[in-house]
Amino acid sequence: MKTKLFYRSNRQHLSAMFNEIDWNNTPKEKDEVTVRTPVNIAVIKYWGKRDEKLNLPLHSSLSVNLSMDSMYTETSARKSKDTVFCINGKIEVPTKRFDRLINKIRADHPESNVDITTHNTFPTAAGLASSASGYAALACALKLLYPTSGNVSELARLGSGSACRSTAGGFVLWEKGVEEGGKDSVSRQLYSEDHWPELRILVCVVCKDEKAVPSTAGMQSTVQTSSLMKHRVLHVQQRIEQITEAIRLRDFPKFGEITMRDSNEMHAVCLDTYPPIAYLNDTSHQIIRSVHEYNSEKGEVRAAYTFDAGPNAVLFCEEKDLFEIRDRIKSKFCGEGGRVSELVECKIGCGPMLRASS
Ligand SMILES: Nc1ncnc2c1ncn2[C@@H]1O[C@H](COP(=O)(O)OP(=O)(O)OP(=O)(O)O)[C@@H](O)[C@H]1O
Ligand SMILES: C[C@@](O)(CCOP(=O)(O)OP(=O)(O)O)CC(=O)O
Repeated sequence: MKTKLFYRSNRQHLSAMFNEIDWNNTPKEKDEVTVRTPVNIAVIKYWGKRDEKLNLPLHSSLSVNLSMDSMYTETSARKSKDTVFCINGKIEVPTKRFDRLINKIRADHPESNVDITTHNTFPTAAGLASSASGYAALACALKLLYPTSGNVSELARLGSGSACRSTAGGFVLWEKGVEEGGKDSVSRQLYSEDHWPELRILVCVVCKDEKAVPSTAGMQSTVQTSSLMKHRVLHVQQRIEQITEAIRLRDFPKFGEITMRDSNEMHAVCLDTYPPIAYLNDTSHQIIRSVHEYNSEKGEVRAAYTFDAGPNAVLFCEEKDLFEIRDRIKSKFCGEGGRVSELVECKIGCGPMLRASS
């Protein structure tokens, strides 16, 4: 079992080579760029769309970025005669989602073509938010090569809804918006990555396989068939307000409880879908039990879990409890025949970065 441990802040780590992109100070048009974008993990999940072409959600969601010490997407793009897309070392036919982004750029720059090379430093399409960091990187790169009006998060959202949350740093809110065209369905930073320096994230990789039901298809089926989803839509906004306050106060027990409740609800809604969608496996359920056992021993919430559309657990805690929690996960789930193959430890991370030489 590989255990990756990083303690340096990603800003210090990357500052020699990369600078955070300041979209307020419109960057100059470039011919070639390399960007790095973070993975974001939702603590209030996005699950369900009101518009499938524009990826407009039924409700708002809230996420944190992981520091880019070990998990991130790196995308290099340059203006070229033809459009070429190379992902994780393989040239691929651009997907419909990719076309949505490039077509949006071509509305302002009709002749634009790009040669793109991208890779993720972690498993792709395995419920670890590769589409989020991947499309955020693509949107940033395209916008730097071909400046357009509009928000970068709007462009990223066309690729994958959750990608819009990887275009800002720290704690990020994606507001659902009400406009038909989605102009107001954009993300914004609530608090920077420096707001809660003690917060730690432990990604427990349970399975690196591509998931059987992609998020897009899963949420489509949920919206069509789940009655529990109707209930979820009614109270998510209140939960967002409560967790925003918990983040403002750096109140871990409250933050952790809301995070776990929201993950549980999203997966309950998936099971209420017909036919049901089960993203969690036995190991996921054992990790859930282990976190609740730990919290009841401590008499308060000191660890929290959340799961995207897959069995991989993402745990939150504060620095003071990290060693104990990590040791517990290691002794129960890692080692010979262990069910957690990798542990990746992160802090809260900043937003997209641009290679200094670009
Ligand atoms: N670096 C990248 N650049 C462009 N597109 C990417 C990149 N990485 C992943 N993608 C796209 O995202 C798809 C995977 O999205 P999917 O939602 O199925 O998985 P995930 O994002 O890993 O999981 P989840 O959203 O549940 O956390 C890939 O098949 C690919 O089309
Ligand atoms: C479970 C989730 O990770 C679902 C993410 O869904 P996607 O953003 O991948 O879906 P599309 O918009 O169809 O591309 C929860 C979340 O990140 O909020």
